[in-house]
Amino acid sequence: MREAFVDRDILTGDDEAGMAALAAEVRALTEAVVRTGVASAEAASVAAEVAALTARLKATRRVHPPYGTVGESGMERQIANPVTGHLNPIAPPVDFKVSEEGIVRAEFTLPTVYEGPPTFVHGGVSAMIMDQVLGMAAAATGTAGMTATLETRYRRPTPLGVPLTVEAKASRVEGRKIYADGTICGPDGRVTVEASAMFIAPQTRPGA
Ligand SMILES: CCCCCCCCCCCC(=O)SCCNC(=O)CCNC(=O)[C@H](O)C(C)(C)COP(=O)(O)OP(=O)(O)OC[C@H]1O[C@@H](n2cnc3c(N)ncnc32)[C@H](O)[C@@H]1OP(=O)(O)O
Repeated sequence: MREAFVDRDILTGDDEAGMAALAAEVRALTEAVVRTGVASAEAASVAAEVAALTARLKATRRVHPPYGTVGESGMERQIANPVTGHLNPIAPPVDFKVSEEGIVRAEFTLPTVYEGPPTFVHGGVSAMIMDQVLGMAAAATGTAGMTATLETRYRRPTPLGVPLTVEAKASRVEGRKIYADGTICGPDGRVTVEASAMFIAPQTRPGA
């Protein structure tokens, strides 16, 4: 387990940009798959081409997804993270900024691939984005942790295909516990999702 945290290839420059471009194309492919109206014979033909592409990528495999170079936080960036990772086709991706006051914020738009109720964002996707933003708000206190609790309150349906805003801030730190609160707002500024989470920092090991 510990191995997985440290044993990472680091991508830089053109290598990272090339992989991000690949992920962007696969993201576009995923959206095209859920919306295509092609006939089944054409779908089967495309599936065969995609299988051939998958085989090309699997020709060389890393043990774990790579990280990016050290960012503003001084930590290696998780470029394959499912929320923020530009290398991960399932990530929207959401580009968060952290203010000096520790407010983590992003504007983003979710396409159809994240649909839950018709024309609205799946609640689990909203929860995943909240987990990430709240975790980053906790980390902005100087202590990152694992999510221990995550409460989401769905106030209104969150629309797909329009600009959304997500924001979070840590409210307090009690020993190893860091508490944070946040919201997702629609384009009209009204809150669609509220969330609160508690993160627990890893226990400091003697001699670590
Ligand atoms: C820019 C860089 C960005 C970096 C920012 C990155 C952001 C990433 C955000 C995504 C984060 C995730 O999704 S993390 C993945 C989802 N989360 C997980 O898988 C966590 C799984 N759970 C665990 O690994 C563990 O249970 C922990 C680490 C949460 C806690 O284990 P532990 O460290 O052994 O805790 P332990 O000593 O027993 O307890 C310490 C205190 O916490 C309490 N406690 C322990 N667990 C819980 C709990 N689930 N809910 C409530 N309270 C709890 C105990 O009662 C105790 O209270 P007292 O007696 O002291 O009062």
